[in-house]
Amino acid sequence: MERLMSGDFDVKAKHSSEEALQKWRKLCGVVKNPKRRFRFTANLSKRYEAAAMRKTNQEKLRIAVLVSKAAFQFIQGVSPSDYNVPAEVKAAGFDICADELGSIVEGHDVKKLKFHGGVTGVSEKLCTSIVDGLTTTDSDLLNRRQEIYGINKFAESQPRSFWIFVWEALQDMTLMILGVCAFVSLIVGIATEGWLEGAHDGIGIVASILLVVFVTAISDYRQSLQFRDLDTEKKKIIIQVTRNGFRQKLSIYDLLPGDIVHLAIGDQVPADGLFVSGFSVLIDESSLTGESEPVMVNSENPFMLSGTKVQDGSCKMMIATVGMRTQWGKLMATLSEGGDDETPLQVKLNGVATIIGKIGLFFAVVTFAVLVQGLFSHKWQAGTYFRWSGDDALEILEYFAIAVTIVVVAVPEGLPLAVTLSLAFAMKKMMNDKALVRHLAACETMGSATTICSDKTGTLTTNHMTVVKSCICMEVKVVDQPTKAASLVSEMPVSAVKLLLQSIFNNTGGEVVVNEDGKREILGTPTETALLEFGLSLGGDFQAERQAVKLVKVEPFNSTKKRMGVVMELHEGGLRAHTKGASEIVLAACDKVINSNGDIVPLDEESINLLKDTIDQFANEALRTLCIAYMELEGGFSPENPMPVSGYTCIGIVGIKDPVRPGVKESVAVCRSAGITVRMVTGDNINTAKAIARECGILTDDGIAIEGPDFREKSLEELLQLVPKIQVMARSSPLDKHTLVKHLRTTFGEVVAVTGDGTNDAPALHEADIGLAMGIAGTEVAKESADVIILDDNFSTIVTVAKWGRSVYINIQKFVQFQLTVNVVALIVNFSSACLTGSAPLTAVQLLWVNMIMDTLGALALATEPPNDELMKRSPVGRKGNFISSVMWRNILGQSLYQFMVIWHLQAKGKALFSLDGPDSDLVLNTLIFNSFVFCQASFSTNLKTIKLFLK
Ligand SMILES: Nc1ncnc2c1ncn2[C@@H]1O[C@H](COP(=O)(O)OP(=O)(O)OP(=O)(O)O)[C@@H](O)[C@H]1O
Ligand SMILES: [Ca+2]
Repeated sequence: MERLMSGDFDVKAKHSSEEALQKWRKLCGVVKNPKRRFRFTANLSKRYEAAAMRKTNQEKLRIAVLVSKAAFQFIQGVSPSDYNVPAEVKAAGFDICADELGSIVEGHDVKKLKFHGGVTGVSEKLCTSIVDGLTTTDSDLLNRRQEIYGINKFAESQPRSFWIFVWEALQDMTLMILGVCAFVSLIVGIATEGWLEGAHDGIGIVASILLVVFVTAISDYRQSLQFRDLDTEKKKIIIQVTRNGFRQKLSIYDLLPGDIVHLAIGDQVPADGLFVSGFSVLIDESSLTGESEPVMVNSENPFMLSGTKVQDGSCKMMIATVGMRTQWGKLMATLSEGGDDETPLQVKLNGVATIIGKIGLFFAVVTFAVLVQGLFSHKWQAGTYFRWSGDDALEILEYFAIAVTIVVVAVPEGLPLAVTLSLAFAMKKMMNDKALVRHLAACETMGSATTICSDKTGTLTTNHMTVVKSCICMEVKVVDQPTKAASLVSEMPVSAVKLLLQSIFNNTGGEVVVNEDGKREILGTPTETALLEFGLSLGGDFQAERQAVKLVKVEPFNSTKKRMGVVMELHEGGLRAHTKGASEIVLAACDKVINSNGDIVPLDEESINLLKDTIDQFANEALRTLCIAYMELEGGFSPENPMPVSGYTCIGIVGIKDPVRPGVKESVAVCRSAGITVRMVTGDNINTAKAIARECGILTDDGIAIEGPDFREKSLEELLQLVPKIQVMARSSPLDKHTLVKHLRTTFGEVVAVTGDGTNDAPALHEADIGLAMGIAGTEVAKESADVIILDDNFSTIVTVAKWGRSVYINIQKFVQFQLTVNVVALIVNFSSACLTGSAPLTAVQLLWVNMIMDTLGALALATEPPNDELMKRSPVGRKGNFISSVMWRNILGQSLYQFMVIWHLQAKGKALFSLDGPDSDLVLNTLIFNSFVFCQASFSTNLKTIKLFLK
């Protein structure tokens, strides 16, 4: 069975090819009600449409770039374009219309841009300022802006009404056949036995059809609403903008043309716009065009398209066109039908349903033949072979109905539905537990996870960083309070303080701003804010430091380089470079150091050792260390060149504290008892990582901690030995993480969950069986590669996800047992008694009832059981575990046998047992049998709720 279940379908939990999905659907297409089965799955034709759109986008863009390049050559002679501002735009107070803006950005039209006075010119025509952003005090202007240019939302398909779901539920082959049966039975019944007396059966069937239809429709409808909610939740993105001169956070839906947006590595460009200022911006346009080569964006090529991603660098952008006017908007509208790929369990259970359906069909035909044959032989004996009455016709109709109902009951239509139901239920509950599921399949995969590769920063730690120790000018100081920081300044040489503050405030990706309430606010990553805070407590002034110099180049931080740097032009003349980053790396680039007298001395053996010891000492106290250095650029510097990589003078080292989150230790222990190995993969220093890992209980005495560069050097044989024991990997590059995950998955057959926040975690998240991205610290790129978003960035939430995953898996297993048992019993009882006695104890209406109870209510009851703590006390299923375990087979067969015996006994001996006789005895007995059948199922299903599915 297990083999049959997996079938030839190549549908995986993640990244199934479109062909595989298509092929699978074709295979299942011949089964009952394909339409209903694929209700909540992805609309493949829309996907093809979107892929085609990407292709045309790519072509369009290529041509636009070529044309604008050609135009660029003749730019001197800009012919005055014949652009006329439409009257209504003019009346609203603007000087450029949305179509013109669209043609500039989408067409990469340098000529037109030049004609409108460049980015500054366009900003004036849009009544905005590239420094202060939009002014929102004038609400009238804001409204007009919306009217003229639209809002940044995409057209969504209309929510489907309840009646559509009713209509869909009605399109069930078997229900339709039964409907016809009911109709005929009503007509024949009323014709032969008169109204009411003869209408019994017909009305009964109609009522149960209606009930089935409504229960299904209600449950489908509620599910569709829930998927919709989750969909909107998925799309909620907050971005930083400058409005009224203040930097603030805003939902991308509220963006308007003219807004100044701040973008950093990992962000998604929220609308079409023009580059204002920034450094080393690389844009990945693949989501829009399918083109994988990143594009450099700068003042020469200032066009930024909605939906593309910032791969490197940071910049300010002015929004030009929004929402449905952008290509991205059109693409999104195509894909807005949503839907998810089939999950492996759905595929498996669809396979089961198909097989059993065929068996059921066979039995149904045989049963019908046997029953009809019985009638014939009966008539033969009675000698009424050639006389046919309405009653006989009714009889045959009844047989036919029984045959149809056997098919209805035999096809475990509820199985794939139960999976969807159970997953959707878990999804909703997980949302309450702060985990947003992006792909349904993740819920079920998470249940079998055997390894979690966790980030350190932000996941295991709180991500609230403060500088607590420093070693400036070779002197170690504790600076965990502002007063201590202030005294540090008085003890330090003046020149060193000056350099330090200049470095902290200029060589940063963060910013100190005053918000609209007049309060000081520090923006940036936690590491940056910690440093800025430190700078402020030393008495520094952000704005003053910023104005004192002019930045000529910024190389923003990324996890591969693990450092950042700036080159600045000093007011007094001369160029200076500042760098900061992972201490070992930056220290290795230094050959001088500032000593305690403020003199610059060569970095000799002794001072190197002293600094290295300091780094180790800080790291062993679980502090994140950062080295700060600078260098005078006497030979000049051209912004096109990369920053120098050596010859720096070390200013000092800071130790940043990032405490472990409360509850992490307990969660790690839970994982351990659940057979899930937790490994830490971090970009931080190995000693810091080890110290934190020990604190969380991840690193044990027999575990290994390794640095990324070492890991990379290992041969394949060494890795085979090493990988299972690795508990901490420090100073890892994004590729190391990817390699580790790949080995764990392929070589060791583990089911791996990976957490990540950065852009560079994307490959590992993609490779993992379940990618978990951080909701708060995570970048858009990481979130998009993930299957689940951990909204509170907390490791404990990951454990909750695992728990829910297990509960989904077990609930579905229980439901499968239940349904298979009911199917087997219903099938055998009807078939055997039809063969042996020539009549069926369970009538069509009764079978329909049972079917409804099984399919809908049974699924609701069993598939929505919440998890308990017991779940986390046994080992995970892993990759190899059979879905239908041997214990389950035992349960199914045992139960079927028992139920069959009970019913058979009633059938054979029932009349004697309950001393039934008289004209109604058959009817009473059948009712008895039916009720026993139902009670058997009911008690079995309650049993299942507590039953153990695994042998210890
Ligand atoms: N803004 C920054 N500027 C300069 N250096 C930084 C900055 N942020 C972090 N670093 C340095 O880079 C190192 C690694 O950072 P990276 O982003 O790779 O790891 P992380 O994501 O912070 O850690 P984890 O992988 O555990 O989440 C840090 O240990 C720190 O020394
Ligand atoms: Ca990270």
